[in-house]
Amino acid sequence: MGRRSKQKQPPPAPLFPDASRSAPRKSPKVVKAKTSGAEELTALTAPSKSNGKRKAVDLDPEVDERARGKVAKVKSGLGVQRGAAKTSKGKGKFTGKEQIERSIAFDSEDEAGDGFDGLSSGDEEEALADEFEGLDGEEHDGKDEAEVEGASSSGSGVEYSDEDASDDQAALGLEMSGDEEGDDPLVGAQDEEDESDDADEEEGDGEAAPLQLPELPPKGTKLSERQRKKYIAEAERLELLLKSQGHTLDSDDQDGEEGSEGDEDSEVGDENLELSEVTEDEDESDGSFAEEDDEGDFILPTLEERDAESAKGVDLQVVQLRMQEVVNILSDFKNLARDGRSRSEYTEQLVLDICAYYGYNAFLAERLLQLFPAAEALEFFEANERPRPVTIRTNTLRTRRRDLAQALINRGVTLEPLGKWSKVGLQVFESSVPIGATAEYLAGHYMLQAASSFLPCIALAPQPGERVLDMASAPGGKVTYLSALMQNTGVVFANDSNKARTKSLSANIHRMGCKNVVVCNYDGRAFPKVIGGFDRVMLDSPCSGTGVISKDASVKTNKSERDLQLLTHLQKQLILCAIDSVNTRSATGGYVVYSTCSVLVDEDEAVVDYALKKRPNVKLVPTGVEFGREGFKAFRDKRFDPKMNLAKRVYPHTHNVDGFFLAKLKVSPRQPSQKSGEVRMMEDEVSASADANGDVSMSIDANDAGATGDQSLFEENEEDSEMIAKSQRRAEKKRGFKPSIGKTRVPHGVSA
Ligand SMILES: C[S@@+](CC[C@H](N)C(=O)[O-])C[C@H]1O[C@@H](n2cnc3c(N)ncnc32)[C@H](O)[C@@H]1O
Repeated sequence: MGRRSKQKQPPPAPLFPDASRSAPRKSPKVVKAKTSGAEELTALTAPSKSNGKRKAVDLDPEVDERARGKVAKVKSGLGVQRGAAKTSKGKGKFTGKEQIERSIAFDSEDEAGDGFDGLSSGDEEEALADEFEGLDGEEHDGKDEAEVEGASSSGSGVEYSDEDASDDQAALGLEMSGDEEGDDPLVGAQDEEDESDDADEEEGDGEAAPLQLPELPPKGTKLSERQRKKYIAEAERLELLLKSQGHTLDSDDQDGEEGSEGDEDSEVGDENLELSEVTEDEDESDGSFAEEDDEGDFILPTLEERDAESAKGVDLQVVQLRMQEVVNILSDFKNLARDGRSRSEYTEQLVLDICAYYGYNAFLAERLLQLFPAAEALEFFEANERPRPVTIRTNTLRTRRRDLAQALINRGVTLEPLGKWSKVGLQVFESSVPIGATAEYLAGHYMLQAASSFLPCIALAPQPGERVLDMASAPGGKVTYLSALMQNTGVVFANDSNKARTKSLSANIHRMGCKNVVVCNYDGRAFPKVIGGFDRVMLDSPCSGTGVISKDASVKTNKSERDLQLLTHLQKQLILCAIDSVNTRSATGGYVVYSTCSVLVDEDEAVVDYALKKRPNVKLVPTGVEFGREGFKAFRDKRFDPKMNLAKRVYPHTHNVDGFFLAKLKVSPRQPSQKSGEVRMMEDEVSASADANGDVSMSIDANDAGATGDQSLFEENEEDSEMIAKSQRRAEKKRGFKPSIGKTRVPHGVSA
């Protein structure tokens, strides 16, 4: 793990609007969060400058101190980026009156919910005690926010779990209209901030502003060829911008307004840059490995230099500088790269530096880097160094958001609604009480739950009275939300293969007053054999957790390529089982939501695409979540389903939420012609997975599967049976079992 990752964990920044960008930034040094389009209206947002007195709640007092040190350090360096991470600098609290007014103002439209049921009834007390036991020291292999728990009586912990909301999707206010942004105190606040920034830039109220080069060095400063090109490129960009807005250029600023490139080069250079004689100065190599040649151009370290650097010990400031140089070059490779150097050489150096600076293993650093333009990737890595804001979900089975907000405000909590997109979410900025141990928490009035974790439940949109399966549900953040959305009607099967984790799952279900939930402990791949025919299925899949690195830094180093392969294999099996557990003739549903708290394409689009190919009766449909980025339709050499854009991705650096992926699938009845190839696939999948994962003894008898009417994906013909039997034997043999003939071994966790 790199030094940086060991160093500090700064305080959570407020939720921030998406800094969506259509193109990579020219430079990572100046990054300003901009919002655009629908995302601007709906993204999670930060407090305005005007009320920037809040500080996102941090339950660890040490964190604050460390954070200040870090901010100072970053400021003193070149500041890799700060756009998406801008935090309110001021501190302080609202007065009680202000807080109350705010809480009342934001929530008058809140969904009906079931009202306040009072504190937990006597028979829930035991469950509450169990729950706390379960929450302490909870393992979180899935790395979902719902799993990162720490609620304790000391109050220093925050449990991240899932969310609920009541009512249907419409009641959740998912349809955002363009004029809504002003209504939301958070959205509006951020927009104001951005607008004022824009206004600064465009000052002059329509009058032609003189062409100004940004941040020019003092006259006489020596500029390298690369720097000169950069300034010229920037000047050209500004010129084009001004012209496109109908401005004419001042002749003082530039002779020959439409001059050739060459002209501009020299004119801008003469006028503003005053290239001076090269002088001997501190640019000279000091052995710091962020070297420049005698023209000041950055040069990549040689192998020997890298070795020497490793031997000497990494200087983080040097590494940071070098990352910025490389990112800069990669963002305008044609103009800025040195002759003879390839893009991959720069990328390779960047990967090494990311590993050294942030503490990732090379495999993961490279995979994550591939997701974004280089400058944006650094923003992502930076965002992973900061905690996400604390958010809670109102349990509408027990209370209303406005009442909850009021109660918490009375306890000294500073909070605000999460945003228009959720009627049950609250963002906690400051709290003088442990937010995971208030009376309201104990009484199940809310769940500590990361904002991203709301999304799959909103997407699944279960209806009252339906049969729903949550295939991997512990510790229950999402399943308790589903239960509330269904207003405690119908039935929700809350499954998890990890028996230990079902303890906290049950405890949360009791605490939240969910009476329509059945807890079960099967390997998800045992569905639909165990039970099928669901109106909707949620698969919040076990994953690598690359979206929640800020909560679990061990993810940076604990996943190898092989681990990822095994994981994606499991995910592919699970998604097929989820699909096959759906009642394709459901009158009200027929949906699967697949989600992960990983941002890796292999665990996200690739898994969904695989399922779509294997199940021709399934198609992608809109998630109903209006913000976030679209899923990748293509990624590197891979081409995915043309509708993959309907899937959603959110990132820490764009929305200040955990990285998350979700896709919604509609499962239709299969045509007879679609049945054949599936049997073989399914059988192979199940056997192979048992090999790959080792922890599950899984072998499904084709004759038993498909016990749920049209879920009969295991229907087979003679040829299939033969193949299945063979494969079963092969798998068992590999696992050291004596191959059984025609016998089904019961999966782990499945009661025979
Ligand atoms: C991302 S977490 C689920 C979080 C949960 N949905 C929530 O909101 O609280 C993934 C879960 O999958 C479970 N899991 C792992 N492998 C599984 C399998 N083969 N079948 C079912 N559950 C599995 C893990 O025990 C873990 O609890």
